[in-house]
Amino acid sequence: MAIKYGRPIELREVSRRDSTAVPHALDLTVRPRRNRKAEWARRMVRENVLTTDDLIWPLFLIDGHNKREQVASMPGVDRLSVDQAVREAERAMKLTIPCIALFPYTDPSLRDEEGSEATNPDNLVCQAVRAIKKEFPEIGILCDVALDPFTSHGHDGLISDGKILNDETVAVLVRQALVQAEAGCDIIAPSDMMDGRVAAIREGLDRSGLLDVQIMAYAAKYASAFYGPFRDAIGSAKTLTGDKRTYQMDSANTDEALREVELDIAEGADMVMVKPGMPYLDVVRRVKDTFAMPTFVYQVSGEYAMIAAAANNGWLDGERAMMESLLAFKRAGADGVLSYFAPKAAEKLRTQG
Ligand SMILES: NCC(=O)CCC(=O)O
Ligand SMILES: [Mg+2]
Repeated sequence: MAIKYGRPIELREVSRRDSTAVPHALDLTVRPRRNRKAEWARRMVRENVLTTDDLIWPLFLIDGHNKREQVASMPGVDRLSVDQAVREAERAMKLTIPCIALFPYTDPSLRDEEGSEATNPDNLVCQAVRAIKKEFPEIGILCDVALDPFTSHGHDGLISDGKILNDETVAVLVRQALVQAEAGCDIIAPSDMMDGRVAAIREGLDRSGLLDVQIMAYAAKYASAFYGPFRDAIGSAKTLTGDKRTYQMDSANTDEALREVELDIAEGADMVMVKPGMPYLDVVRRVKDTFAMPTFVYQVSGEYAMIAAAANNGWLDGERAMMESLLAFKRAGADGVLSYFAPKAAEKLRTQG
């Protein structure tokens, strides 16, 4: 008997009825709707679940005290002074979100060509790491490694004659990773897409005795239009000159994503990431199937903004769209999601119980 999708094909041909108790009933042996007839039945056959363990919550930092500043293009997301970030870390803990990620808005006066503020051991990110770890050592903290929040030109690396320099940038990224790790960061997440940075950072961490600091590599990061609101949030939107296509990936490619991921694993990445999320679910699936590594996905600012804006206009049920978009990542094979929806989704998951 030929089997396809779990049923003998021949069974479909068999006519079982000459008469039926139900008028107009179709002669169907198989009725997939039976398994969807009630919530309890749907729960029994559900293949994928989202839990609060799947969430990483990115927070934006700003200088000052007791300050919260709305990010215009990300309704519901604020830039936070360090004391407020500590409060949100507490909220994350209470919501059982395992990890938060920190991104600084850097005042234009502190930005320069080289992104020097990135390696300042007392920069906003390091201050926040220390403050959060002091009060809540149990929460995981992820720090991004790249120069874009700190450079006057908004690029992730050093620039010369309009070219983003690879090897020179990597040397600076190692120093950036070290100041963050020394401040107490648990996961270093290079998002710069320079070649060879994972190996160099791993070596730098190990040499400093920071053997347990993990690396989550933004391994397949695409040059994407969906980062627009994030650049607003960190203050790079106005300053960015040109685009990032000489270092971030071409959105047409997926084989290349596998090569990038393979390299980062070989260089010592503990976890890998695909970014953005929803437009690249196929890449998430391929990466997970190919490498069976802890695989994360970043639901980026533009994905958040699309759902939030449509919901605010009454065009979408925002909560349902949020949960559906997050579950899609699990279905595609992701082990976790960086999402600005994290606290909202966690609240919903906890009330659902
Ligand atoms: N390196 C972190 C990002 O670039 C985030 C992008 C986004 O949320 O749009
Ligand atoms: Mg790479």
